[in-house]
Amino acid sequence: MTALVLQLDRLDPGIPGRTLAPLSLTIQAGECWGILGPNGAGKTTLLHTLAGLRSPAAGQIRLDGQRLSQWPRQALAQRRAVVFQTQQDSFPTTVREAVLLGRYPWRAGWQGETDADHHRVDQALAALSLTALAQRPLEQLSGGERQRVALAVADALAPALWLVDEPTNHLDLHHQVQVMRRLSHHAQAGAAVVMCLHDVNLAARWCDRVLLLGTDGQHQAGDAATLLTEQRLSALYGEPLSRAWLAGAPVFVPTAVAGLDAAAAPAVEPPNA
Ligand SMILES: Nc1ncnc2c1ncn2[C@@H]1O[C@H](COP(=O)(O)OP(=O)(O)OP(=O)(O)O)[C@@H](O)[C@H]1O
Repeated sequence: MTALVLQLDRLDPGIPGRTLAPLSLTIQAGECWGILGPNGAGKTTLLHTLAGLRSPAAGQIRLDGQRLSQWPRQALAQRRAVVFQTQQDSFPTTVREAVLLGRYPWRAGWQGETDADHHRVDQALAALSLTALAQRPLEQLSGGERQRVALAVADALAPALWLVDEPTNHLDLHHQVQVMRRLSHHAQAGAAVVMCLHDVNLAARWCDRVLLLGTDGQHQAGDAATLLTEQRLSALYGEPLSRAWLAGAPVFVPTAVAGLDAAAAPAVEPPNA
């Protein structure tokens, strides 16, 4: 697999109701990007534009030097995976059959599945703790299980570029860590991972690059350790945040939740006081 480069050149994805300041950046193999911003900032719109699912309002996107719109469909389907924020089941199938569909872009003509396809599916199921659920009908799964299946479909594809909208949607804490570890593993193995995240602490722990998107159309992109500060994130979300350090990593908590804005917080007795 050749190293991937996704170039955004003065891009305006066309977020309804606003114009994004021209966005130019390069996403490279091995990088793990988090797109952060308030509800409605345009994270999903941008992600779908980077996937080639919609045309930008202005600017260009190049994948490995070629305009995204000029990529042959099958080659693009092999190179990048998109995991949507919500999952829709279009026909009844089992977990295993659904994950096997992730291999579909690699098949030539009417060729059936190969041993290599089944091996990748087994790996993807195991990586997302789905082996025991492999024969279960998709429609019987919980929200978190269904989310893990969507990630396993992409995992089975083995894409060079991951575009993931809220990977930890519906997931409990254990599975949030499992999924972030898996995505980070893929980045370390040479894929480029781009994900929309609401949890700034997951971004701080697992992403080496971030794109901060404001509702005013402004943005900042770059090194996560540099950009993830109390001041920037408080301004981005319009909510004062406080930063603590745990084992050398920053942890952000709304100041109100941390109880540090005593003047603004209502007087509430702690339980069992
Ligand atoms: N089909 C649509 N028609 C009109 N407006 C839309 C459509 N889809 C999205 N929007 C609007 O575009 C803006 C950006 O939406 P988008 O889903 O990209 O934001 P987001 O940052 O991903 O939000 P969230 O954090 O809530 O998922 C929002 O104001 C939204 O209301």
